[in-house]
Amino acid sequence: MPLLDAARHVRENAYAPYSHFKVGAAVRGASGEIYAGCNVENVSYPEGTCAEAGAIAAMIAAGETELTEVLVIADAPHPISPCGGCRQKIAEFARHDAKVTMATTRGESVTVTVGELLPAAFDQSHITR
Ligand SMILES: O=c1ccn([C@H]2C[C@H](O)[C@@H](CO)O2)c(=O)[nH]1
Ligand SMILES: [Zn+2]
Repeated sequence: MPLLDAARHVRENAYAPYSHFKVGAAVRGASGEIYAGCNVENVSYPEGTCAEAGAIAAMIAAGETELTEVLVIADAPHPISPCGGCRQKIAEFARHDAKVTMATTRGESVTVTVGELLPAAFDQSHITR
């Protein structure tokens, strides 16, 4: 499973000296290419960034603007769920039916859609006059 492998692998590079909670994320661009990111914390705590944000930034930097799948993984008692800000970031680049898999390093996973994660999202239709 390439998405899972990419997320597991990048998670090892997570910089999480404050929370000690390492997260890895991988997104599949519409081209099929996979982009990975990890959380990057900061001594100024609010400046830390989530793994999902890193993966999306890598996709955009590579010139892709649509993602078809997301996977996020952490060592947690049950699958972690992207934070509210990351849900909005994912929704910017995904269809409502794109799949988001939340996994643990212990082998548990849950898959939902972007629409289920962020129902009634604020989107571009709201700013179109
Ligand atoms: O979906 C998530 C949830 C949390 N974190 C990070 C933020 C912070 O560095 C650490 C603890 O919240 O985990 C992510 O990267 N992705
Ligand atoms: Zn987040």
